[in-house]
Order: sequence, then C-alpha cells, then structure tokens
Amino acid sequence: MTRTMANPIIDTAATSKQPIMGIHSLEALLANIDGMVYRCLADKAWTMEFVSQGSLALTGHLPAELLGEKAIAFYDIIHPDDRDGVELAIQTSLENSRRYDIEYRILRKDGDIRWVSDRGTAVKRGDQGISILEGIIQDITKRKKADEDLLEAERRYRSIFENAVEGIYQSTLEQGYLAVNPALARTYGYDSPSQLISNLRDIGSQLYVDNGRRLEFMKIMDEHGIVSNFESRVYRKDGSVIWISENARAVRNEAGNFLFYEGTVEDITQRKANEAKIHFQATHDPLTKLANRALLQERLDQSIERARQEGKCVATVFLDLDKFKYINDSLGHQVGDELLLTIAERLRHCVRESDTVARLGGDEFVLVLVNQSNDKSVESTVQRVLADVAKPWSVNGMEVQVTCSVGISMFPAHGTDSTALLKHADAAMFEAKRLGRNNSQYFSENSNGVVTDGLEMVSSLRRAVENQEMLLHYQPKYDLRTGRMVGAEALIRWRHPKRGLVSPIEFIPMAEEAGLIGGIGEWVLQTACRQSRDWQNAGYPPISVAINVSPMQLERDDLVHQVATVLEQTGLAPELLEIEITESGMMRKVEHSMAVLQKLKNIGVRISIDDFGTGYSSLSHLKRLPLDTLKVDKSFVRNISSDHENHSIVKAIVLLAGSLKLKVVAEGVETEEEYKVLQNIGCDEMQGYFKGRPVPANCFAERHLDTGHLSWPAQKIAQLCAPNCHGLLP
Ligand SMILES: Nc1nc2c(ncn2[C@@H]2O[C@@H]3COP(=O)(O)O[C@H]4[C@@H](O)[C@H](n5cnc6c(=O)[nH]c(N)nc65)O[C@@H]4COP(=O)(O)O[C@H]3[C@H]2O)c(=O)[nH]1
Repeated sequence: MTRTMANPIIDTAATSKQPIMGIHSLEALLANIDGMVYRCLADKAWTMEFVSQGSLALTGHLPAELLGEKAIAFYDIIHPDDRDGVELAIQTSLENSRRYDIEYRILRKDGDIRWVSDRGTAVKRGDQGISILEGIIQDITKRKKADEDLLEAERRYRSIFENAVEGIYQSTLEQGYLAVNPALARTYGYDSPSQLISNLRDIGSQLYVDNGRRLEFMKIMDEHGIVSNFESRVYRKDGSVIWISENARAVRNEAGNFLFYEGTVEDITQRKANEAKIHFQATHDPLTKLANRALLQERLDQSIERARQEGKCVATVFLDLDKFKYINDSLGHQVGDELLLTIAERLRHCVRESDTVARLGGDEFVLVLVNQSNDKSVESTVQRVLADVAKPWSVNGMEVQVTCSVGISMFPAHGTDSTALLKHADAAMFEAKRLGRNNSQYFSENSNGVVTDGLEMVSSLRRAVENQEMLLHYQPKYDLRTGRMVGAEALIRWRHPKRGLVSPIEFIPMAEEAGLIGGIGEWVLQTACRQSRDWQNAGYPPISVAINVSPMQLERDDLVHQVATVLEQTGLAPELLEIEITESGMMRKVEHSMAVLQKLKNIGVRISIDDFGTGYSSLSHLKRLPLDTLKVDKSFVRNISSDHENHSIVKAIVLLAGSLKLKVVAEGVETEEEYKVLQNIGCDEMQGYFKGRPVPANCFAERHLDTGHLSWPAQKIAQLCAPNCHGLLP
C-alpha cells in the first residue's frame, strides 16, 4: 500500500452516499460480522474513516481508537515484516482496478500477533481524486495455524519420502509409476526419480526377471489388498539383476474407489547372497563343494519320487577310494585334499547335469544317477568312473594313482527309499573292497551278509590270537645267482572256526582298523623268531626270517623294545630277522619311520621295503632310510619276459638299488621265464610260486631246508610231516 494512495480508480455504488438501509441497522449488521469492516483513506497512515465494532476483538482497540487522524494508524498495526507486502498488494490493486485479497499479520494491542485476511476494494470518492479503501479484515490465525501444520506435516512426509533408504513408489496398472523417491531410482540404477518414471514404463516386462511376477503381485493384491515381503529378481537400468522385497497396498478414496498402489522396495541382494551362502554351506562339503550328506538325502528322495512317477530307475553309486588313508598319511593332508578335489572334479565330469555327486566325508563319495532305464546305462557310467578315478595324477613332481571300489544299488530293485538305497550301495561297496578293490559290485542279498560277516569277523578276530587260531606260513626266498634258498618270509593265516583259512588280505586291514594289529603283530614276531630258532635247534643252518610289519605297528613307540625283547627271549641273532614294511607304510610318517627303523637297524635287524614301486618314495628319502632290501612288487614281475615296460621298470629298480647299495628281491615269480629274465637283469633274489608257495613251518623245512645237516631225529620229523604239506593258501 502506498502511503499516499493518490490514484482513486474505482467509483462504485458504495460511494454514492445513498444508503440502502437505515444507518443504525447497518451498523448493527456490521457489528455482527465476524471481523472488522473498515473504510480508510488510501494515505500513508491508512487513516480510518469507519471502523466496525469488530475492531476490538480483532486488534484489541476500540473503533474510536483507530478513527481519525490522531488515532492509531492502522498501518502501524500491520506486522513490520508484512507491511511492504501489504503496501505492494494495495498499490497493485489500485493500479489495476482489481479487488485486493491479502493475508498478513497484525500486532494486537496486547502484543499478540494474529494472522488476518483483508479483502477489499480501492474506491474513488466523487471527483475529488481521493482514493478510499473499503474492506473487511478477519482473524484467520486458526486457519493459518492449521495450514502451517499441514504444510509442516507435508514437509515431514516429503522429507521421509525423499530421504528414505528404502525405495518408495506410487503406481497404477495403466500408468506405471506415478511417483518414486530417489532411493528407488538409485536401487534400480537410474539417475533421478523422473528418469526412472519415464524409462520404466512397462513394469511387468521391463522390471521383473521372471515373467509373470507382476501378475502374481496383482493377484495377491487383488485377493488381499496388500502384498507383503514379495521377493523378486529385477533388472536394474544397466541390465544387472538384483533381489528386491516389496511391501505394497492399494490406496482407495473415501468412496472406496481405487486410486493407486503404494509400496516400498528394499534391495535384499546382499541378504539373499548371505542366505544362499549359508544354505550352500549347510548343504555342501566345504572342501570339494560337492553336495553333503543332507543334500544327498534330499536329492535322492526327490529322484526316487520322480522315478516313481515316471516309471524309471535311480542308481545310487557308493564310491570309496582304495588306500586313500595311506596317501593322506604318507604325503600329507594337503596332498590328500588335492587328491580329493581332483577326484571330485573327475566325478563331476563323469555324470550328467541332472545327476548328483556328493561327498560323505573322508574318501567316500556317492553319485545319484537319475532317469536310468536299465543297468546298462549305469554300467557305462560306473566304468567311466573307475577309469577316470584311476587316471594318474601328478603332485609335487610325482605321479600318483588311486583306484576306487564302487557299490551300486538300484531303485526300485534294491530299495524304495533313500536310507535303504544308501545302505545297500554301501554294502555292495564293501563287497567290492573284499573282492580286491578297483571294481564295482551291484547290491545283492549277499552284500548284506558281507557286512554282517565283517562285523562278526572283527569280533572273532579279537579272540583269534588267544584262541590260537593264527598260524604262520613260510615262503622261501632264493638267491638268483647261486640258486640257493636264502631265507623265508612269514605270512600269517587265520584258521577261522567256521570259515576255514582266511587270507591276511582280508583280515589284516580289519585288524588295523579295529586296533588289533598290535597284538597280532607281536604274536607274528614271537612265532617267526621262535620258529627260526627252532629250525636251528633242529640242526638246520641259520635261516633268516622276514616278517611283515604294519605301518601302525611302526608308529607305536614300543616296537623297538618289543623286537629287542623277543630276540633276547628266543636267542635269535638280530641279523636273522628282517622287517618288511610296505613302501607307502614307510612314507606315512617318514621322519618317525626313519627314527624307528634306525633304532631297529642299530640292534642289528635288517629292513626291507615291501611292494616297492607301488608307493611314492622319493629318492632323497630312500637315501636316508636305513634299508637293506627293496622287494619289487609282483605287479612289475608279471610277464616280465614279454612286458617291456615291466622289464624296464625292474631293470631301473635294480640299477637304482645297486647305486644305493641295496639288495633287490623280486616278488611273485611264477614261471621259469620270469626267473631267467630276472637273473639276466641282475636281480639278487626271488620269491614266488615258481620256487615255492607259502607253507606251514614243517613243510617248509621238508621242502626247502638242507636236510643233509640234520641229525636223525630232526630229519625224521621233517619226513614225518611231509604228507601234510599241501599249500592251504597260495
Ligand atoms: N600271485 C602270486 N602271489 C604270490 C606269489 N608268491 C607269493 N605270493 C603272495 O604274495 C604275498 C606276498 O606278501 P606281501 O607282499 O608281503 O603281502 C602280504 C602282506 O602285506 C600281508 N601280510 C601277510 N602276513 C602278514 C603279517 O604277519 N603281518 C602283516 N602286517 N601283514 C601281513 O598280507 C599280504 C598278502 O599275504 P599273502 O596272501 O600271504 O600273499 C603273499 C604271498 O602268498 C606268486 O608267485 N604269485
């Protein structure tokens, strides 16, 4: 409002000075109006000419206080901060001949500040050129407060919307997104909410990875009016995929008509990854990342169910590595782990994507071959498994080879639930082991018997020594140059009360596992030493006797003491005792082996490596071990006359042994040809069926000892026992 208000522009009927009702009734009417009706000059002070009674309630001033030139200028009642605005509005109204409608604050007489609405008109009085303002001022403090509260609430909600870490949106089916917050734009990879809204038009096909996910969302929304924790995979702007969780509801107006969907979006990619990780850990073997027992059971159950519906077969293939423990112990756990990883990889390659490969722990694996129509298809996979597992594998510059024993059970022929199938495949695997390892066996009723027998065997093995069921057979060793018998190897047998003579191949591993090898080994040591001594006492020339010592005996601290005691008790010269230990057994704990063997060596006992060539001894170890003899494994002697590879291997071993000053004994010599080839190669000694099978002590004496030295009674005894000398076991 200009202070001069010099331009009267409106000349209305209100200025005609022709009242249309009596002055009193008009005043009464104005007094009843809520607010202050006024007429004033459009001058600097807003000099009031008329003020209605409402001024008291509005400003705290009586009308009289505001009227006339000496009175309080209304201009001064206007809040100082609002005066310029009010002035401008009035001025504009004057210039444009428009009504004014303004809101501002006034200072009441009591110091209170009130918001008022001032609506009025600038009128020209007659032709004097004086502008007059006529209007009504009303207290709108309450409304203003309400408006401000509303504004504040809106500001708060907008701030929440703008700054929320969760994505928030409003959308409709037809229009897509109506509004989204910056967090949602960020989550979906857009620069701003507006970019998201304009780019992401078809939510159903552009956003969700899984077709039909949007429809599913709508279906739930239609049914329940709300969607909770709706988890989906969605595409971000750059095409990458994330996981989100949505909570949404349908917003309706008071009449119940649908307006839009309103929802929040949380990026749960990390949570999903964590969940997946935890689930993976709970269902997979940590080393090989193959399925673990729990997942195997689950997959097997599912496969059985599907096969049942489709009339197909499922094969459960139980696989156990042969002699894995030796590799683990001799080459270390790290190498053992690498081997398991290699095997896991090979097994994965042997089966189809839909099959399952699981590791139960240790060296036990299970394959679930689904959708099989007959044993033939299973057989080809199993053969592939046997061949692939047995492929050589190189570690630390060495070539290592392992084989496996495989047991197979078929659904539905061998069981109709996962527990039975696993149990039966395990039993069949046990049978495969028994049959010499590196082969596969299908479950048969007999397999169960084998397992039960196994358990019974262990329990009777415990009492075998005290029940005097153990016996030793002796197999001669011959010098290949002189053709003379030079010693005997003691080989244990078990005369089982029901099963007859049992091979050490069958019960020694059992004794090792059941912790019975110590007692059995001690018995062998005593019996063999006493026997050698008895032969001498009977008048035969001193004969060297070799015993087999299991790696577990070697690991026991009392072996050296035991040997020394037995030698002392029997009076056998230490050099007549030879201790044979397998190559792999010796390498199990090579430093410990060296120490024990050195002590044995110190008391005069001779040491030989058995089954040489099948283990993993390194040259440096061979050099450091206190050895006397290398016994070449019979697998290299087999067909040595025609098998060039074997021929070269044995020749190389002879050369190696020569340079290490060790004697070489060839095992398993069965034919004259083999005998002659070994002679030509320069091998020192031989052992094998060609010269003699393992036989009981009395037969050994009769067949292989030089009876020329015997006094009559001993010779007589040897002759008397001769008829009993049929080989009970090879
Ligand atoms: N095919 C063929 N085989 C031949 C020939 N000559 C000997 N053999 C067999 O080859 C095995 C040689 O013993 P080994 O390699 O120490 O292998 C032994 C040894 O590792 C273990 N063993 C035997 N007695 C004992 C023992 O008292 N203690 C321990 N810890 N292990 C023993 O059991 C294994 C098997 O013993 P056996 O069944 O007696 O089998 C013996 C023997 O009967 C041949 O010309 N052809």
